[in-house]
Amino acid sequence: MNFLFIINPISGNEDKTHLLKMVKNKLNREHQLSIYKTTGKDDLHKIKDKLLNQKFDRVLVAGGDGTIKMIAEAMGENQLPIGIIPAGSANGLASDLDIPDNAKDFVPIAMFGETKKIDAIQINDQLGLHISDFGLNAELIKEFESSFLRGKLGYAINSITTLFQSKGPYEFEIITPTETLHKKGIMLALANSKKFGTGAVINPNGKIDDGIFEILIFKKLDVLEILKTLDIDKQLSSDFVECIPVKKVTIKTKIPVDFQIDGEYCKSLKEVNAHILPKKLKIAIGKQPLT
Ligand SMILES: Nc1ncnc2c1ncn2[C@@H]1O[C@H](COP(=O)(O)OP(=O)(O)OP(=O)(O)O)[C@@H](O)[C@H]1O
Repeated sequence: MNFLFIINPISGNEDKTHLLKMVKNKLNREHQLSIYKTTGKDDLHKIKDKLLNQKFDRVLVAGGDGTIKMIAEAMGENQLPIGIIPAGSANGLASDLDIPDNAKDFVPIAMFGETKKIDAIQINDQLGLHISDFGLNAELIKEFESSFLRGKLGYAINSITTLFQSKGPYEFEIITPTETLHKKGIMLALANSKKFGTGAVINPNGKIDDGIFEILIFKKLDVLEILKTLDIDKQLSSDFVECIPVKKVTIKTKIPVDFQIDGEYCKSLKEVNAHILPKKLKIAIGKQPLT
């Protein structure tokens, strides 16, 4: 097998040397390994070129959701199996796919595990694999990206200041193939799956391979309801969040509102066009085959 190993050196504020060593230890004479360390500058095009010029069987990714999203975009129509080596601040996608959090377990799955096909969402000219949103959470990510603090602690500290500075609620026009709705909320999410990497289950009905995604409109900041997201069995109040399952939608706002995709701040936007790409990606999640 010929592996391309993409390593994001800064994600999750974590040194990845031990992960590289673990991957190398699992190689035999029939395997080859190419390593690409991201720089944060033009990685998308450099990885695209690498994939065009060399034949790989699997791409391993040590990083967070932003790095996985970028690799899925680099692969375009020719999607190779992706082995996730969770090494981001929140690892939302890995947590949603129940990828173990112990390197001894996730490294062999990433390298040799069976793959499962998952949906992606085409969002304007980008791919969204996990959760994208307008409003409060995007404001938080904007603060986080400009802050020197990374990791889970960084998210926590930045959350507190952002909560007090948020410019919401916002007015959203939601245009689906069957109706046009007008809703007000502090945040509007496009969710391909159930939960954030923090463990907060915001979309209990979300399935990453069901050919649909959910629009979630969060109407107000409600601490009790936010605490309920930490327990998958607790039903969220419809006064707190409204859910609309769709395959396609256009969201418009009157003023530009901060928007993020999979933890990557985009910019403030007034319009987003999104549609589902069923079974777009192949992710290694299964047990390591006994070969
Ligand atoms: N060498 C580098 N120096 C600075 N920034 C980098 C470098 N390599 C990648 N990046 C940036 O890292 C971001 C992607 O980080 P990623 O989402 O993988 O990790 P994270 O934010 O720590 O984790 P998570 O998304 O799980 O919260 C991109 O914005 C990318 O531009």
